Order: sequence, then structure tokens, then C-alpha cells
Amino acid sequence: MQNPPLLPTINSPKDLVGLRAADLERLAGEIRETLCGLVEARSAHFASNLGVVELCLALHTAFDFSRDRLIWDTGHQIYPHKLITGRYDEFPTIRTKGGLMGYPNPAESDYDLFVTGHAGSSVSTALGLASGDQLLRDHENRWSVAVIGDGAFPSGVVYEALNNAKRNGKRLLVVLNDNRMSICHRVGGVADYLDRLRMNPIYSGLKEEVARVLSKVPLLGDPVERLLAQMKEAAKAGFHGGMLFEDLGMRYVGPIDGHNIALLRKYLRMAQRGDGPVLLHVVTEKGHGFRPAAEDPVTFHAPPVFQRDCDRVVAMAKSAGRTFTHVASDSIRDAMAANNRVTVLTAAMCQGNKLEKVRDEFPDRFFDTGICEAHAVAFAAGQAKVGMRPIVDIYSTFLQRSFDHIFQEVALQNLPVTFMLDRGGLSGPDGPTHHGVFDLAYLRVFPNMVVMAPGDASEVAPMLAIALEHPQPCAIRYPKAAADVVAGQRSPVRFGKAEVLREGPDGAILAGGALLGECLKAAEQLHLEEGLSLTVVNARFIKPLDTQTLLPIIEQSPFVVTVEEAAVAGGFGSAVLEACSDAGVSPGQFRRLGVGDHYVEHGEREELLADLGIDAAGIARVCRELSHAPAANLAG
Ligand SMILES: Cc1ncc(C[n+]2csc(CCOP(=O)(O)OP(=O)(O)O)c2C)c(N)n1
Ligand SMILES: CC(=O)[C@@H](O)[C@H](O)COP(=O)(O)O
Ligand SMILES: [Mg+2]
Repeated sequence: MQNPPLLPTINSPKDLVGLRAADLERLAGEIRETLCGLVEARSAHFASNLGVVELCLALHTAFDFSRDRLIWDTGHQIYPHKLITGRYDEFPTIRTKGGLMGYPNPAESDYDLFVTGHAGSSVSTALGLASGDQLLRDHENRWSVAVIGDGAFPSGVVYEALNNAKRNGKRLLVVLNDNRMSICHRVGGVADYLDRLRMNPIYSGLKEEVARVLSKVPLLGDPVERLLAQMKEAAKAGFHGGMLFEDLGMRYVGPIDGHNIALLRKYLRMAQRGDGPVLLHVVTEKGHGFRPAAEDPVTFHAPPVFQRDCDRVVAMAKSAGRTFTHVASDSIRDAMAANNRVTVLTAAMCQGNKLEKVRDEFPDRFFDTGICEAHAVAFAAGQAKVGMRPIVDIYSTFLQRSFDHIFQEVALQNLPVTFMLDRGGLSGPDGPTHHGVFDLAYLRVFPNMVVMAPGDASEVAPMLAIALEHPQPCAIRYPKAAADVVAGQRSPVRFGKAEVLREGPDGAILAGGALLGECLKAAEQLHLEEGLSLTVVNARFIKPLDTQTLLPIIEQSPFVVTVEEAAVAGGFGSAVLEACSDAGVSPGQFRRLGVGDHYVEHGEREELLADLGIDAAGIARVCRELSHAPAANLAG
């Protein structure tokens, strides 16, 4: 008779206490089965979660995270943790509006400490937790554990934390989860270094012994000697690798098999017996336990919905049609073909930015910096200084990591770096960490910076052409959305010029970006339903604003509504109000539509646009209201 499933009976990690090794193995299988079941229903982070199942069980049985502290770096691999911390029943709702978040969320469980989604900060926050606990006497023996992937590990902030770990890390454990993958294959010197460490079968306690033996191994000679030589290389790497971390004040342990629960527990317990800081190097396989994912972890990082038969994929949903990202990547490709000074940089998002073809066609001018956005921007500035035309192709939310380099290395020097800001707007099921809604505000403040927002996908290529001709830094921001094109007679994109698409005396809608289509739909609806004749403007340039076009329209319109898929604080609507104020223009009724002073949860983009009132229906609603309201100076 088959045993009843265990996973539904685990309401908290305390229910793991006393489970036998065989039960933990069985639980690991059930967690994997649940993960597979989820991606049969919806796209979600998959391969990374399959890879940490044993590590998660080992951590929760070796520590008590109702006291100790656990941070999963980035947080995209938190699903097994959610499943054993009281969220099994709700698990099918993950990444849906109102359901569980796809990342850690303290509002869901005390076992989640921070809302995260950006990579690299776990070691710093764990160190802060450890330091705080040390200062609070009754907390002092709690351990703080950061689990960080090898993709996130090269982030500069990790080294800033390691640099401080010696002083504050008495109870700090960093688990380096090395699966040889970022979203794409990991790159760079740290990746090579970890590869060398992986060849090392020797654990930390034996290092001195190894060093002694090594000095006696010959380097050249017959096949046996060559084998010995290879071993020497491997061991040397391990020896020096451990030393690197140890020189920084960490105790280095590993590498160990991250799919062996008993072994993991043994090492986790061993780490707890001494003082920290400790770095435990764990080797796992991304996609472990589901063959197609292990063989192709890039596709299965967050695959489209698929059907399976045992460990075979029998059907996979086709990804949605052409998006802004496709158009941007094609435009970048064309620009690179036309001008050999153009380079492109990605911070580990080659797949998300659909740059694979560009990478393969222009390997010398394609740069993957790893998850190192700050470095990517300063590096681009260096290239621009010597006459290259770098394009930083990056998600809006991740560019936040580079704020100071945008200021100092790019804008202050007035260097012609082009930022292609993908996911500029609501990123959907990833939620608040990934919505790229602050970019207009954080870019617009810098003198010299040009900020463009295409009204539709047809404007991406011409805007890129303008950026690559312009002698100053330029940003082009566009959403994670279908590459729709607005129909009708269009005017060519010209530097600093807006486009007027509809003209009418009853009010004006000013679109700051790709919600232009929604604005036009709203205007059409109001025309049909209310007989209103509205002006609709495609601003195209958030900075410099085309005040010549905009201000007369604002002066003549009974009401003005600005629309943007961005935070209104500091965004497009605010820029328009500033321009009015500077020019002494008093707008009539004025409403800024966009994201208010709050974070936006996860959900489908369309659902979120509707909630925020920036879809056609919401825009029409506000226009209707304003058209009925008595004229007044209502800047909102
Ligand atoms: C600051 C930042 N840049 C980029 C990303 C996008 N991103 C999410 S997961 C990931 C790869 C992480 O690799 P790793 O840490 O090794 O985890 P794995 O998926 O291999 O378990 C990337 C690039 C991010 N979340 N945060
Ligand atoms: C964890 C992470 O940051 C990425 O995997 C992100 O979820 C990708 O988002 P897109 O699906 O928009 O490319
Ligand atoms: Mg990895």
C-alpha cells in the first residue's frame, strides 16, 4: 500500500523534526512533484527551485528558523521553503493577483524576513541581522544564514559584505549554492574560480596536508604523472580558493554535494559548532530531478506552461507574440551591424533581453557583466569615453543598482551611453521588486540626460537611432508588453518633438509612453459615448519635454490628463506640471494618472493596469468625471 503524501502534513518546519532520512527523501520527491504540477498551470521559476529542494530541507532541519535567520538571495528559489513553512494549501495561487508572491514576503510568513527579488544583497542583510542579534543580548546565539547562488555571487555588494564579515559575522553562515548557472551560463573570473574550486575533492581541514603533498607532485611526464599534474592543478585551485575566502576572514568549507541531505546536515551542524563567519560551498544541479530542466536550465529557469509525461515534456506553450523586447533586440542588432562602434552590455539578462542572436553575431561587441549592474554602467562610461557607442540593455528595476554611476560616470561627464530600459512599467507576476516604475523619476533629475518613452513599438528603432547619433546620454524606456503599433497617420520621430494624434476642444490626454494605445481607445470611447472631442498627444520625449507643443494645448484644454506606466511622483505628469509652473501656465483641471505613492503587488499586467486606473476604461472614467466637473485649478 502506498503511504499517504507527507507534504500536506507539514505545516511548519517543526513538523520535520524527527523525520527519518527516508522520509526527508520522500518529502523531497513530493516537493519536486508539486513544483512540476505548478508549471503545468502557469509560468513560474522552476529549475532554480528544483535545485534547492534538499538544501532547503537540510537547512530547516539543521537550524530553527523561528529563531535563526534565513535569507534566500534574490528569492526566486524560495518555493520549497514556502511549501514547508505553512503555505502548501495556498501554493497553487503563487504569482497570481491576491495569491502568494513568487518571492519571500514577510506578510505571508514569519519565516520570510525581507521582500526581495533583486540579487546580491543577502550576505549584507544576513550580516546586519547577525550584528543586530549580537548586540541584543537575548538574541546573541542565533545564526544568520544567507543562501546565495553562483550567479548572484559576483555582485559587488557581496564583496562589500564579505569585507565586513570578520567583525560582525560570528554567527554568520553563507551558503554558496553553485549550480554553474545564472539565468544563462554564468560568466567571468569568479565563475572560473568556482569551477576550479569544484575540482577540489579536499575539505578545508586537510589543506595544510594537501599543500605539503602538492610540493612533491611532479608537473610533467608519463600519463600517470599527467594525471597527478591535473590533480595538482585541481587541488591547488581548492587550496588557494579556500585561502581567498579565509584571507577575508571567512572559514571556507566545501565543496559538498548539495543533493545529499545527510551530508548537508552534517556540514551545517559542523558550521554551527564553531564561530563564524563560515562560507559553505554547496554544489547543486539547476533543474535537478526533472531531466529536461537539468539538461536545459536556461529554458526551464522560468518556462512557459508545459505538459509532461513522467520526465518528458510533451507540449510547451508557445511564448506570446512579438514584444517590445524583440523589437529592441532587433533594433540593437541593426545598429551594431551598421556601426562597428556600437556595443551592447547586459547584466546577466541575455535571455530576458532576447540578445542571444546579437551575442552570437557580434561576440566581440557583446558584454555580459554578470549580475553587476553598477559595474556595467561605469564600464559603459569607459567605452563611451574612448569613442564607442555603448548600449546598456537592462531591466528598468535593475538599473536602480547603478544610480550613482549614472550620475557620476555617465551624466556628469555627459557621455553618450544609451540605456535601453526594458520592463519600464509593470512587470506582472514578479511584483513590486520587478515593476520598473521609478525610472522616469530617477533619470529625469540628471542634467544632460535625455529620456524617451516610445508611444508604441514602431518608435523604438527610430529612438535608438536618435540616441546613437546624440552626443549625450539617452534612455529609452518601454514596457513588458506586446509590440503593438498605433494605427493611422503618424509623424516621424524627431528629437525633442511630441506627436499630436487627435485634436479636439473638450480636453486633452497626454501620453508619456506606451499607454498611448489605451489613451486613444479612451478618447474614442468618449467620443462615441459622450460626444467628447479630445486631443491626444504622444509625448515621446519625457526630457526634454516638447513644451512648444504641450503648453498651448494645456492652456486651451478644459482639462488635462497625463498618463504613464510609472510612479507619478517625479514622473511624466510631474514633469509637465513643472513645465507649466516654469512657464507661468496655469492648467485648468489637471490629473496625473500612473502609480501613486505605494508599491504595486503582483498580477497580470492587464489586471494591474485596470486596478491602477490606467487602462482605457480607467482613463475614460477620469476624463468623463473631469468633463462633468466645474472648471477649477485641480492639480492632482
Ligand atoms: C539585481 C538583479 N539583477 C538581475 C536579476 C535577474 N536574475 C534573477 S535570478 C538570476 C540568476 C541568478 O543566478 P543564481 O544566483 O546562480 O541562482 P540560480 O537561478 O542559479 O539558482 C538573474 C540574473 C535580479 N533578480 N536581480
Ligand atoms: C528572478 C528574476 O529576477 C528573473 O528570473 C525575472 O523573473 C525575469 O523576469 P522576466 O520574466 O520579465 O524576464
Ligand atoms: Mg546559479
